[in-house]
Amino acid sequence: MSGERRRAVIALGGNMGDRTEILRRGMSDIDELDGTRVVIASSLYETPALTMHGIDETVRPYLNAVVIVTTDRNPHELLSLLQTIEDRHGRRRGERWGSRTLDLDIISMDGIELATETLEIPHPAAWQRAFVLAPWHEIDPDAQIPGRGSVEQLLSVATDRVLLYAESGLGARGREGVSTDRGLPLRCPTEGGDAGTATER
Ligand SMILES: Nc1ncnc2c1ncn2[C@@H]1O[C@H](COP(=O)(O)OP(=O)(O)OP(=O)(O)O)[C@@H](O)[C@H]1O
Ligand SMILES: Nc1nc2c(c(=O)[nH]1)N=C(CO)CN2
Repeated sequence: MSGERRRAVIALGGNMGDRTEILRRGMSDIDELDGTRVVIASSLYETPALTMHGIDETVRPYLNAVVIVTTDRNPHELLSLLQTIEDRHGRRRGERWGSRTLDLDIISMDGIELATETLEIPHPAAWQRAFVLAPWHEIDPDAQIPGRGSVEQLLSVATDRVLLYAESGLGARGREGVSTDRGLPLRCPTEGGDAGTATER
C-alpha cells in the first residue's frame, strides 16, 4: 500500500562481520526499497559498544551512520521492509543491545509521533545517543526531535564517543547539498586495515 510521500530518518549500526561493507550495502538496499529513495547519507562513524551494562570497550565497536529517505510507505510498512534488509544481512534477534551485523532503526518520520507495541517514533532513545546524533547532524544540522529539542543541542551534551571513520561511498547523489570537507581526517575505509588518523569528539 502506498500513500503520501514522507521524509524519514533511518539509523544504521553494526559491529559484526565486514562492518563497512555491510553498512554501505545496507544503504543501497534501503535505496532500492519499493517507494523509497535515499536523499542523503552520512559518513560512517566508529562508536564504542553500548550494552545493557553501559559502554563496553571489550566489545567490538560499532560502525554507525544515518540516511534520510523519502518514502511513500507508512511507518509500519517501512519497519517491515527494513527488517527484511536486516535479515538479509544475517541479523539474529537475540539479546537486547547485543552484537549484530546490521540494525536499522526509524529515528523520525516527518512530524509523526506514535507508540505501538512494535514501533515507536521518534525512536525513544535516539535523543541521548551520540552514535545517532552525530551522523544525523552531519547531514541535517537543523534537525529537531519532537519533544526533545535540536539535534545540535542534544549532541553537545551526549557523552558517548564518536569517531569519523569513512565516507558512506554512496556516491555524489548521497552527498548532494552537503559539504564533504569538514576538516576531519578519515580513518582507513576498509576492514582489517590499520586505523589511520582519527578525529575524536
Ligand atoms: N523506531 C523504531 N525503529 C526500529 N524498531 C523499532 C522502533 N520502535 C520500536 N521498534 C521495535 O523494536 C524491536 C526490537 O528492535 P531491535 O532488536 O533492533 O532493538 P535494539 O536495537 O536491541 O534496541 P534499540 O531499539 O534500543 O536500538 C523491533 O522488532 C521493532 O518492532
Ligand atoms: N555504539 C553502538 N552501540 C549500540 C548500538 C549502536 O548502533 N552503536 N546499537 C545497539 C542496539 O540498537 C546497542 N548498542
